[in-house]
Amino acid sequence: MSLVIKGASLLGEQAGDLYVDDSGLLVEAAPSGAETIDADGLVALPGLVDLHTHLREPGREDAETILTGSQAAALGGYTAILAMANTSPVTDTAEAATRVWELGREAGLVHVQPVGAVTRGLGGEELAELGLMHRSRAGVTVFSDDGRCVHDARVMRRALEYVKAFGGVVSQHSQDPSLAGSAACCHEGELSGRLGLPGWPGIAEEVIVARDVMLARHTGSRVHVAHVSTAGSVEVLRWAKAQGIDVTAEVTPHHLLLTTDLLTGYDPTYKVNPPLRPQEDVDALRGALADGTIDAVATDHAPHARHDKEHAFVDAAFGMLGLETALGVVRMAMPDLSWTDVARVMSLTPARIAGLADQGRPLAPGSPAHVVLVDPDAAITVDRDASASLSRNNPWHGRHLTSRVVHTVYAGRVTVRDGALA
Ligand SMILES: NC(=O)N[C@@H](CC(=O)O)C(=O)O
Ligand SMILES: [Zn+2]
Ligand SMILES: [Zn+2]
Repeated sequence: MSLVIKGASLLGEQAGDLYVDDSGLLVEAAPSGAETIDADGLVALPGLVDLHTHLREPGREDAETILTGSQAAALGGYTAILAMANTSPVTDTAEAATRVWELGREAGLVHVQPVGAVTRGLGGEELAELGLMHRSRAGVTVFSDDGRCVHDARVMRRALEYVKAFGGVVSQHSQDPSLAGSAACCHEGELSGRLGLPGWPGIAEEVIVARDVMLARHTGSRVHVAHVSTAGSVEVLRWAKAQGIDVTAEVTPHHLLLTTDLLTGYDPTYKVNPPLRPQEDVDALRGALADGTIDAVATDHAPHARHDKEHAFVDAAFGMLGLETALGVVRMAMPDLSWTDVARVMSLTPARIAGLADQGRPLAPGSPAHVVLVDPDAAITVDRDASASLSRNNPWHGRHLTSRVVHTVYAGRVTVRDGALA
């Protein structure tokens, strides 16, 4: 099926047509017999790439499957997502990684790239089958124990040395467990004291970020900092990048917009790891994303079933949905970002970090046709029940956003048409 995408404004600049041939590539001239998509007034961006998605398959298919997560991703304008390894069983073998990759292909809505665990069973002690996962059909290049921190410095050092051999990267969930243990459930500060909730101080993140950039320097390997949440981590990253250390970092949409004050109602929808922080941190994160200290936006889409989330705040699961709202939230948090910047932080750079050569490519002849078409001005009221996700832990429910995803094209196939799954 070939396509003519008519009159879209490319990266918010001049309007033009995009032509897609039946092999799924962008081409110079209109193919004959093509379907026409009227994109007048819409902004065309390269398909979005999410470095950090939790699908719950295998193990918790009641919360999300690879198919429903792929649907949510397509509706959010994504054409590739990295599926975190903290499933049950954990993605810590070549077989497990290949299975996720295959199920993603079967769903066929976005590229699903498995993230491999750093340690066996996320246990933090023995390295997982890093090399075998890399050499499998899934071609894993990003490794993470996300949900848990690789807290043992010796294990982290060995993981960095190991992945260096094939150009892999370790994505770290930075949380020193001796400073923020399993009871810690919200930002440690004046408010956590008042609410009587055990706090998770920013320093628990910052000491790991600082340690890991030094380990990256020492090993000459590459580290990626997942969901950066504090001004102190930004300072460390800025320093490390100035030294030429091979470090990249991501921030979530929710850490760019929501603050810890939301916790006064004890609503577990706002319970997330790392926790929502005060406004000073949010301001530092926005500045860092704008100036390139933080490289990418990643959703940390973390679906949870009702019976895991609807509990007293201290007992509820950590995490919130993000795939379907990410673009609108980023636009709201950072209205001064140009569309070129949005494409950089949500598509080009994440694709480069993950080593996905086919994704995050310029909208030019020869590139695979991964395209999202956005109505920049359309107003949306988020409804948690109008979601492809199987879960409902949506912190944006009832909020007004703009930048509606109208159409998504994955490898030349329309996956979303007029805001609905095609
Ligand atoms: N972000 C979260 O609050 N939860 C994530 C784990 C994680 O990203 O640390 C999850 O798997 O639910
Ligand atoms: Zn995490
Ligand atoms: Zn996560």
